[in-house]
Amino acid sequence: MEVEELTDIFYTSDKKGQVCRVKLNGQGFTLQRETTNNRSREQLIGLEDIVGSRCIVVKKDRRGCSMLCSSAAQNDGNRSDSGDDTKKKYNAITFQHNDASAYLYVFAYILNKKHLRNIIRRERTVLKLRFRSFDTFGDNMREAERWYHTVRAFKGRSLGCNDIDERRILVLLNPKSGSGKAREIFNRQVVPVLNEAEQPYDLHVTKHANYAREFVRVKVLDNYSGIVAVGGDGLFFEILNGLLMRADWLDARNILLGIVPCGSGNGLARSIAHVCGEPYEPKPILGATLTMLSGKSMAMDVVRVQQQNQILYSFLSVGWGLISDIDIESERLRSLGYQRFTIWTLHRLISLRTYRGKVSYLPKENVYMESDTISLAEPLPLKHSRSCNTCLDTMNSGCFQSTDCIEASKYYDVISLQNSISQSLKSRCDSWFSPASCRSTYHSVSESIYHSVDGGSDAESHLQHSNLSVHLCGPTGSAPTLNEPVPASWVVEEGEFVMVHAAYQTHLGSDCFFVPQAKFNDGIIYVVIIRSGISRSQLLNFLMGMSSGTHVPVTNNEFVKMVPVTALRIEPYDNEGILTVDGERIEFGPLQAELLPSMVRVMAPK
Ligand SMILES: Nc1ncnc2c1ncn2[C@@H]1O[C@H](COP(=O)(O)OP(=O)(O)OP(=O)(O)O)[C@@H](O)[C@H]1O
Repeated sequence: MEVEELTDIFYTSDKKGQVCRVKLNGQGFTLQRETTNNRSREQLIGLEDIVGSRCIVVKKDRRGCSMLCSSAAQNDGNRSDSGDDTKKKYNAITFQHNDASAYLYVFAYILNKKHLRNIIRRERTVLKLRFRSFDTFGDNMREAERWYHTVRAFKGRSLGCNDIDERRILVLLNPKSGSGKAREIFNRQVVPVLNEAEQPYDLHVTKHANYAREFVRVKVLDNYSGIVAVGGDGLFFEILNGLLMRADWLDARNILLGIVPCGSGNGLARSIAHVCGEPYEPKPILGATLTMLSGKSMAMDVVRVQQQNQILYSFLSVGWGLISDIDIESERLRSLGYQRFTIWTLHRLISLRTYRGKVSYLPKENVYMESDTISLAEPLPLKHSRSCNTCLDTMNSGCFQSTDCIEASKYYDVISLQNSISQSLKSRCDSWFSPASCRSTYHSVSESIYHSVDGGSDAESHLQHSNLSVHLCGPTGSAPTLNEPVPASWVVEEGEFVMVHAAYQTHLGSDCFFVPQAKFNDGIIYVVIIRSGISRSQLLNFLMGMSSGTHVPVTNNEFVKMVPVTALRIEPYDNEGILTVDGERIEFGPLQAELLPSMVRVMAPK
């Protein structure tokens, strides 16, 4: 059914009391203001920048101070309500006032360019519409609700459905990520925006390493539109592995995955923003939260990593040598945040190590290194894998279902807008667009659910005692197994290496622009090989160039090269060293990595 465009006349709150024609359609809100010389000025608040809207009523508290309360418009089917009925609906929030006006607040995050420093970022903007054409509050509120529902309908249409997806988002938060502020960041910066968008979510705080992986592996996911990691790449890695190790991974892989970057590296969040042309700094959390709400997604390649005793699924990188050493050994400086990498890089440059071994790879045919000539990969026909170890098969794989499964109850949010409200009242409430609103902040109370599983519960002990290295299910590729020799089509290099680092995203960390040409589903693993013999000054240049993406020479040379491949095998000759997958240390020994094109979907900005 067509959604009807709405238009109405409003008066601005400034002294001039200008007339403003407001139009709401599939484009968003068009604000047409008449200027003094009989010309009109038009401004568009684009639908894609709007996260949500709210019908608001003014109430007087017991001390007689004016306040605004909000209530999500409930049911458009009640349009024949009398004014009294409507008042009853708002009695639930101790409604008592003499003003018959109703308000619609529209929350948008608009791209803004700071001219001085040329920084582009999104700014919060609240469009406030006061409805007072009717004598009764009920009628005015019904009109505000009509606009509210129309905003939702247009937003739904823009995503190809009738209304906004009301399914919940499953949020997993690692309180130990980065410098340990994930919980605070989520409450202060993410929750207010989720509330504006009326996005329901269930929050689960991880209790220990591997918690998220097992949680996602067994959780009933039917009621969720997406899973979001509030943490670092390590937490996302756990979620990805939990998802692809599910018995129903073939369906589960379609759930959207997202990340709110609270870790110390944050390569994935930075790569998503980069590839989609969204600003990242200075507000990475806001950008990631808006990405959670956009309803957009893109396919992402996954790399299947095979070792003697385990299969892992990777989205970022596989590394051996210098960068992995820096990543893992600098853990002891974790409290310094991103600075830990810089300090340890200098340390490792001074005490440079080399590693002996063999690197084999299957070159990707016909790939030019120019980003815009890369064609996207065809997805592989998918096969199930099932491991021989059935230890986890005997567990009650639905252990979270009984203790922890959340009903998709109707979300009804109560939000206190006191700060922004007092600002709005200062500028009179019939403002339609106030620059001051860009600065308003508020705390909100959400009915979204916070969970942490009680210690000692079945689910908890199950998580702690399960053998998490066991691989049950998941996609396989077409490369030979690690025990078989590599085929003749593979290139084999043997010798002494400073580093072998394979990556498939643009950024390994927020400040590490490792593969400028990478795309999320280009079907390519980019392997950077640095051979022993490179001078320290060349290596310093390489490491310093990583922040701008200029570290790899345009043409491969004797010591440094980047090769696009679809599969890779690393066989160290020594018994000791550091191997990482997505920045997490794994068991040291031979490994094989194979690209699985477009295996999962990640949330993308608008
Ligand atoms: N509650 C927890 N206590 C301790 N460790 C945890 C907990 N939850 C998750 N972990 C582990 O912490 C490790 C690091 O987490 P995460 O990736 O979120 O942060 P980070 O390492 O600071 O960020 P990045 O990976 O971007 O550098 C992961 O390997 C994860 O398994």
